[in-house]
Amino acid sequence: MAQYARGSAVAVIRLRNPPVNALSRAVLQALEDGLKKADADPSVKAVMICGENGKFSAGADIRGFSAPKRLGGALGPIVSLIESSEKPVVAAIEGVALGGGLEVALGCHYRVAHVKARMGLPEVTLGLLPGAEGTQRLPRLIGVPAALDMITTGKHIPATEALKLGLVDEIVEENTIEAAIRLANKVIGQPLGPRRLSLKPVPKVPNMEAFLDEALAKVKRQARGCLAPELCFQAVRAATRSPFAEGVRRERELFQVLLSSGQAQALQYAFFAERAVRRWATPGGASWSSAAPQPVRRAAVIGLGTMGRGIVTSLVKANIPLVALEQDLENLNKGRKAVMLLLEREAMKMEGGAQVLDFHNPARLQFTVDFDLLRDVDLVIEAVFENMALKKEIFHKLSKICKPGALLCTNTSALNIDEIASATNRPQQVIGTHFFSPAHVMRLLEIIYGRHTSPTAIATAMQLATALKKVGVVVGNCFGFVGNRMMFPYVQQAVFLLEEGSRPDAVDQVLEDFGFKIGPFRMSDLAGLDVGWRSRKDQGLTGPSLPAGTPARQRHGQRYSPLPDLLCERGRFGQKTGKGWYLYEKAGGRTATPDPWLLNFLSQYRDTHGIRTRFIDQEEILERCLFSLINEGFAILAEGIASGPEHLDVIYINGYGWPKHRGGPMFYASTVGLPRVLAKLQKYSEAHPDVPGLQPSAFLKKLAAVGNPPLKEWMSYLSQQSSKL
Ligand SMILES: CCCCCCCCCCCCC[C@H](O)CC(=O)SCCNC(=O)CCNC(=O)[C@H](O)C(C)(C)COP(=O)(O)OP(=O)(O)OC[C@H]1O[C@@H](n2cnc3c(N)ncnc32)[C@H](O)[C@@H]1OP(=O)(O)O
Repeated sequence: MAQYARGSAVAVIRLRNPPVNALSRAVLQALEDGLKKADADPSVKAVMICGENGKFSAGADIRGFSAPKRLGGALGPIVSLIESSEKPVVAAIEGVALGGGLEVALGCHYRVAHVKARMGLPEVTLGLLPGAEGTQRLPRLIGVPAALDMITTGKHIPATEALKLGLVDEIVEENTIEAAIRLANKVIGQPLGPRRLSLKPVPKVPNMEAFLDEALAKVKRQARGCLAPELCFQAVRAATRSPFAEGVRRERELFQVLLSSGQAQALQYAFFAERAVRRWATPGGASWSSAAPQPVRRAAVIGLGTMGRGIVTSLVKANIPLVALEQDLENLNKGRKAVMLLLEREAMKMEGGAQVLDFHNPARLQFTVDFDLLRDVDLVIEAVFENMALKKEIFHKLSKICKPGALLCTNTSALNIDEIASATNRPQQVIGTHFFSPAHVMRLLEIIYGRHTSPTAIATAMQLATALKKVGVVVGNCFGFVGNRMMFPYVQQAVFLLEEGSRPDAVDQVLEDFGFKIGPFRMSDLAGLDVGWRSRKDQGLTGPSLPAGTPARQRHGQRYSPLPDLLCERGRFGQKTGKGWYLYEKAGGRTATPDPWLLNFLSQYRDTHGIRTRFIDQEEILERCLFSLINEGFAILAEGIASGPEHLDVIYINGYGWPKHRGGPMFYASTVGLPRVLAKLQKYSEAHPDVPGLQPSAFLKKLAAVGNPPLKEWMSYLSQQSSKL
């Protein structure tokens, strides 16, 4: 709703729809009623629009876009109504003015913002464009380059930047409402024509067409198959070519195209999924609603390899004082240097620079080789080498040294949390915090509870994720947890496809065309092939512990490809050694080119093993890789390792480069249709009966059999029918 009140000469309209004053039908109706009331009241000389609870508005009610009676075109005409008012209208922007909220403010004749307010048109991140005339007003106010940047990226800008761009007329540190009323009183009687953005020309840019061509090329490059950025661009370009009314018509057409695209649905699903996973629960009954986190006043990180350095950087950025520990001085100095470099780079990117991060202060960041300094920390994150014996040794030491309440986290990417916890005297305080590389950049934090992990420990790890500005996703304990467990069959299929006749670049291209940031082979080269090799050796799948006489392409009766092991045996670890699945310009190089040596090697390998090379089309590549990953997802859900498909999707979008406009693997499966996913898996598993990853999971079969229910209902079938699975 919106509340109308009349003070002296200034009427106040307050948008009210907690928690973020989203513009629902009711709010829009009340806003329109308020404007008409003010217009009709001769004692009202000006109007001020603000939002309840220190927030202007987060824009259109996103849930309304999928409601049976859509929000429709109601907002644009209301913005026009504001602008055409004969009485000056001032927006008082506190908190956020986003999307439709900012479009309302653009309809106002003046804008006053609190210094801490943020503004933006983030519709593009929801697969949409600003559909209430924002693509036409913003370029007229701040110019085409700045408007294009804001609209095609969806970024939020602080009030200080908004002032520089001319987006707001004034920023205040104290009471925004009072300042806006003061301004409203001051401008009563002044001509409004120059304040109506729809009447202004779009400021000229020298060589506009060349500028637009370049901007379009950049937008396309960054979109990776997502439609919205390009349509946002087209709407802004319309502002440069057509009068206001025509531009608005074009904006509406383009909005309609996006609204009915599957991509908008996927992105809006992803928005709510990210928020849904904050409300974590475990099968044992622990949940976000009852568990309270412990404060983390001081933390420690053990191990300053690639992961440890990123984690330290992340903690410093979150302003958490910490101790960084290495096993010896040589590694400590190497680690310290690398961390300092990362922090300096991060400081450059931040407003306020190094002073804000304060990483030169030993009270906030201390480097040591002395375990004793971990005595009084509240939380430790172990980030050493992926080796169970080493991790157990460290956790045993920690449980002796750390104070009783300290939370002990392990940054393992696959190992058993319970086994690590068994080395301590406090398994209830042991938890997995799986960061993704680079840890100071990637948003995902996979949080793994073990059999004994306490609800307080889970709540504390979730609170840590928020403090680090990451998305925490709580999952159960199994080999590879959720993300890597689903990744194994995907990568396995990619390698099998090579055995059968494909090439690394062909497989990568198909998955990159689908929208992945990088395909599986480029990804393996980046991560380092030696990581998986070590793990396979530990599992006895390859290396000296492999029993003599084991068939080269079989393990435990299942198909196995020794190709990655063979590459490692030849020192091909990926980017770090300059060669892996691809060739690089040098060790540590980043430009992957297909390697004739590898193609020859593959062909010899096929000859050795009597494999008939066949042409594999794009459809088979895509389906075998994606459907095997999705199939594992269904198995994970059936085992209760994750409490819903949203968890898997949030993990894949934020940790594995899954294209967000496809909503995550489980959402994607729901759009393909579960019966189709099932039929394809059945077809491929018949062709490859020795590959368990292709055998459809019982849960997928169940859901397909009950008529392909919507994703929201999947878990209810599990609880009703689990005994029959
Ligand atoms: C019939 C067809 C006709 C076609 C004709 C064409 C013309 C159509 C004209 C249409 C008009 C278009 C108008 C406009 O251009 C479109 C929009 O405005 S889209 C919305 C744009 N806004 C956003 O993207 C902002 C989204 N929100 C955020 O970024 C953040 O929530 C926040 C505001 C920065 C706050 O962050 P936090 O403090 O961290 O809080 P949360 O994120 O947890 O949010 C709290 C709570 O609020 C819910 N929520 C947030 N924003 C919205 C919203 N816009 N609508 C609905 N709900 C919202 C959020 O989900 C949380 O709730 P929970 O999920 O936890 O229950």
